[in-house]
Amino acid sequence: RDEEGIIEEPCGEQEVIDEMCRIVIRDMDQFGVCVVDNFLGYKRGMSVLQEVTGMYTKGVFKDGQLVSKKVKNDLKTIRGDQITWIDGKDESCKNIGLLISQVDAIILRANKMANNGKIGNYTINGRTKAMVACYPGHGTHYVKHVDNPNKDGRCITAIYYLNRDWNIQQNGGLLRIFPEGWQDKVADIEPFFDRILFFWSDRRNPHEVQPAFKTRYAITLWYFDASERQEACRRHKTEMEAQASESNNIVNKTSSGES
Ligand SMILES: Cn1c(O)c(C(=O)NCC(=O)O)c(=O)c2ccccc21
Ligand SMILES: [Mn+2]
Repeated sequence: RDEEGIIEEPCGEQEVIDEMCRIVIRDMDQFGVCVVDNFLGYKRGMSVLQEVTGMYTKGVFKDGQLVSKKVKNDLKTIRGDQITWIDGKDESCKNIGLLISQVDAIILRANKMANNGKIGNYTINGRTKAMVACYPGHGTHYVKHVDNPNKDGRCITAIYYLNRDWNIQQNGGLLRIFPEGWQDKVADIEPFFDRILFFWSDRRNPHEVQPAFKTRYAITLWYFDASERQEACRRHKTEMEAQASESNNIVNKTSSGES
């Protein structure tokens, strides 16, 4: 709809993608955060949700991280978020695969459309697998954190939410981002069905998942910046070599009986 509310001629797939890319580029440059609703549409969104709930009932998810919680005066450990990693290639997750390729299309197109072919001055050349996360409810949450605090190469976090009829007041599970430079303002994102969220993965966007009281599903992809990733891998390799030679020295010392 344009200003007069006149429904414009429905446009093709490519125009929709281009329009979405312009929004992502504009919001990421302006806010470092971007929310797009109705990303896949109801039908395809539901097929992704069905695959995820199918995996969950099959017990594919690893036991969530241990979160200790003070209940009365004894320490109760509950299982927090549960995750599993999907590459979306096998038949059982073909709809998750479709979601992944749709997000790839937006990110890579936005990468090209942005000024001098870089979104946020990054050159995106890869991504992680998809992390499918489930918060089982009963107060499970995720503490405030930065996804990539130490330049591991991840530059954009993309989170696709799958939670139908989600009511923040009753169900909690709000994602609160504390964008750097926004002073004391925060970005509160409800994890609504078929909503996708993009934000810079580094220290610009500390965020937390507030306690959820209903099962809460999300699928996260992290996109790599070519040079930061390359540098991180080089650093990791050097660290591994240093450790290896260190342990060799220890082994040689002990085997040759040196103190
Ligand atoms: C389960 N889960 C997460 O939910 C978030 C996260 O920031 N989620 C934001 C959200 O779901 O809105 C994470 O960043 C995260 C990082 C490593 C392992 C698990 C993780
Ligand atoms: Mn996070």
